Amino acid sequence: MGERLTHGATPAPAAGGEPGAREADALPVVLECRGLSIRFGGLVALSDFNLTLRQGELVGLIGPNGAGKTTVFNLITGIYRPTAGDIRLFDRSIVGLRPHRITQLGVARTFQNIRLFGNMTVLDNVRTAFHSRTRTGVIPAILRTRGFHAEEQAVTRRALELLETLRLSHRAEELARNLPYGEQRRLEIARALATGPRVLLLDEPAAGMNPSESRELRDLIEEVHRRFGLTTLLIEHHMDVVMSVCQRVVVLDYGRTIAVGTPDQVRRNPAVIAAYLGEEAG
Ligand SMILES: Nc1ncnc2c1ncn2[C@@H]1O[C@H](COP(=O)(O)OP(=O)(O)OP(=O)(O)O)[C@@H](O)[C@H]1O
Repeated sequence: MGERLTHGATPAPAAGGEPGAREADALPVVLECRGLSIRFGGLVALSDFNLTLRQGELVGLIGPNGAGKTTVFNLITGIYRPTAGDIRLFDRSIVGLRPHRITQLGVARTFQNIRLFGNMTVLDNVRTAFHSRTRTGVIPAILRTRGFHAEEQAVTRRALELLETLRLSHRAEELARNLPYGEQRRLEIARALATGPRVLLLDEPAAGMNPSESRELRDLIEEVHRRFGLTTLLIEHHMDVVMSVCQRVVVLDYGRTIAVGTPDQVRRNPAVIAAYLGEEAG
């Protein structure tokens, strides 16, 4: 962990309450997980998980290794189907929908293990992500109609704008696989944004970054969040990133929610400290 969790005098918020959410209570609910559970054979990877994300919130999802964080993302994006519970996007259940349909409905994610088209240029990586939502079908693409060309130009223009936001314009024509690691992570975020999401799920975007890269990424996450007004759920082991950008933090341990609160509340929570100390000891 980049920054230590320290003991403090403030009483811990109870798990299940959402104290940090109060200010945002009036905003519309975008995504809701209700009583979400999943088991793999005998292992309960996630148990009775509840989360309400309101419009424009930036919420952190933290916990020791194997706590169930990526499982939450895999459930929300339709890669896994829950054993119990419901996931609602704009109050409509998305359980059982295919991942590409969930993307079309406005949920985008990045992956812990970067997934790019390494042999494509940086620009083409973003352009292909745009195509997951553009209207042009196969026939106009083959016939190269006027509408097809106009749409291609619009996609290229918007892809270049996104690259500029993610500070990757200078790499547009390079192959994705030749980018330094930190820039590949930023390209993943550009690809996620190109799908036109309402909800952005970031899975350890600062993984493997040095302190100055992770500081830069933190600023970028804040900028993207502000500029696009996206409801964002952030999994991150770099505590300095989570604690400085998130309005609210949910803490998992062994698939259970052990704390929910403001960054300050969770960093002082004895159960959270114990979970992380246990991880270090183990
Ligand atoms: N498809 C699967 N089959 C079997 N077990 C799985 C599967 N996916 C996840 N698990 C298990 O579920 C638990 C939670 O995994 P998950 O990847 O969600 O943890 P995490 O909190 O994201 O961990 P990390 O910080 O190490 O990425 C782990 O014990 C993991 O081995």
